[in-house]
Amino acid sequence: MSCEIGETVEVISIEDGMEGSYFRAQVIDRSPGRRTVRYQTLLADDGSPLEEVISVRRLRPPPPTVVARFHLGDMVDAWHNEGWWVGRYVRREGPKYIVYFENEAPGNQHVSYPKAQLRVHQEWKELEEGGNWNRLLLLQSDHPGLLWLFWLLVEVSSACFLQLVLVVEQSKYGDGMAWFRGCLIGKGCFGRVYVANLKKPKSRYNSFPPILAVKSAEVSVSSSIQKEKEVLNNLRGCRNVIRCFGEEITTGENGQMVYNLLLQYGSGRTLADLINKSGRNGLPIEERRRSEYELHCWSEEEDVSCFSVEESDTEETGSSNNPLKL
Ligand SMILES: Nc1ncnc2c1ncn2[C@@H]1O[C@H](COP(=O)(O)OP(=O)(O)OP(=O)(O)O)[C@@H](O)[C@H]1O
Repeated sequence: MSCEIGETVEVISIEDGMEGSYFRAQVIDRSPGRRTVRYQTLLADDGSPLEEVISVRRLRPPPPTVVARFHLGDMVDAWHNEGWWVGRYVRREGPKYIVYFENEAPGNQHVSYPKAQLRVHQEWKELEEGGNWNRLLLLQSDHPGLLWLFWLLVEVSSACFLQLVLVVEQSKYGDGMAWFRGCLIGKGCFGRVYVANLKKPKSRYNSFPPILAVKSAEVSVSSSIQKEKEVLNNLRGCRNVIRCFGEEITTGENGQMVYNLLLQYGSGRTLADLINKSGRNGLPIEERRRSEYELHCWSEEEDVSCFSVEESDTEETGSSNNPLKL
């Protein structure tokens, strides 16, 4: 793009902790290969709009507005701290959309946004003559025998040219007998967690819910999640604890054996998320009572000493349909 004086642009940040986010600005001066920009939302220390001289390679035009429904797994831009941050839509909680940020860029891995704060993620491809916007769409199909998930790279601007791109992240660990591996929703110390959808969600022989969370690791390093399965099996029937639907070995793209733990998909958040979100006053009292009861119940049944939970004199509160992942 030419980036003439007066043009509105988006600047990609390279600052620590803000990498990959976009901030809107206006070009106010130019020199070969560089532009001086004035940000629309970022302020300097004295409160005036921040100005910066940057390489033209960090600039792109503002993306065109695209009206579309978001699907689980779609890449989205979320409006956060005065800029646009790239993440993946992984869950819906009522009117809120939960976006997963792989590198915790906005300070947390999972953040919820109203739809108005999200836009379709598009990538700018610089060409000799101008450039093109590429849009990533997630395609889903129930047709067995076909690879279920593809990314469609749609060139939005010019002649609607389509190109299929395989999602490496999803295919890496392979699909199960009855389920397709969907997008990555989190990474822990012992494995990666994916959304999984049933191949035949309407079959009456299904023993799984239509959507699962699958925690996976190569068999050689899966002892911890195998242990987790034992613990979850012992807690079977315990309310508010994520259910385990068993285990399965899949074959990864390089022929590696992958251990998968099939879990109830937690539409709630983790206890850590809940505590972080509660701010300085901590958990609301009802949540605190419920959590104390859950942890207490866990420690009594399993003698899990790593949870140092005080005996709670609170009464058991009503059961929840949104299990917390502890
Ligand atoms: N059953 C589930 N349903 C929905 N999301 C889940 C589920 N299990 C895990 N996740 C998501 O995946 C992330 C990683 O989970 P995982 O259990 O691997 O690690 P962790 O509990 O965050 O940390 P650690 O590795 O220390 O146990 C979680 O933070 C959560 O956001």
